[in-house]
Amino acid sequence: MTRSKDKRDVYYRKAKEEGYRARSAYKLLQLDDEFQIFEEARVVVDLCAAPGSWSQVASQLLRATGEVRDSYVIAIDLQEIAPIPGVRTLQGDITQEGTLNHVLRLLDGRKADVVLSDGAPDVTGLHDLDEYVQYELLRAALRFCGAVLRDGGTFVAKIFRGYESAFLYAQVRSLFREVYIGETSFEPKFESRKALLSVEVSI
Ligand SMILES: C[S@@+](CC[C@H](N)C(=O)[O-])C[C@H]1O[C@@H](n2cnc3c(N)ncnc32)[C@H](O)[C@@H]1O
Repeated sequence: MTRSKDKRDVYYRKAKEEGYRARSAYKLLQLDDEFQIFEEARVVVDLCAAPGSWSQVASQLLRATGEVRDSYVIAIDLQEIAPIPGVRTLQGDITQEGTLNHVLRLLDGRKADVVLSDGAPDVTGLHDLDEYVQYELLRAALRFCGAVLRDGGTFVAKIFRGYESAFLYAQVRSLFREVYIGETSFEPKFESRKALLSVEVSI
């Protein structure tokens, strides 16, 4: 067994024991430890959220630090998401305008402090197609940021390293004041918002 498989198994077991729906919960917890993403946050929009471990983490951290009455997560996915306390779930395709409009209605004039996007396409094995879909998911997430993320808010996204990576970074960097990729930090850009990109190895 490889070391990385070993590590995945450890997090898989830990997630089961601690009641998280996926081991990716720990990725978000680690990012929050480093960047205090949810400090003073009230509203979180979690894109591509099923089965819901990022929403579980977000909801717990909002409840731990915020005014519970005012705090909530809106979680969207193509697949149905089983109920999570403090989370409003929505089944929809984030690339569709109607889904964004639905989220805007749920927000009812409020802005999100944090937008999370852990989208992953159903991998077909056709590399170019997979990368294209991945790219479309990030573009859709950026559209959400433009419409719902407050000034000064934070965007957290998973992206896969591939042909389009450099272009994706460039797009994100042109929209956010600070962009962190893995452990790398770039110079501030013209917007006041912050983006954290968690880069995964190839699709
Ligand atoms: C890695 S999983 C997300 C895991 C989640 N963050 C968690 O912690 O439980 C990727 C998700 O992206 C969703 N997805 C892919 N394309 C989508 C789209 N166009 N609209 C909404 N969700 C999408 C998939 O249905 C899948 O549930």
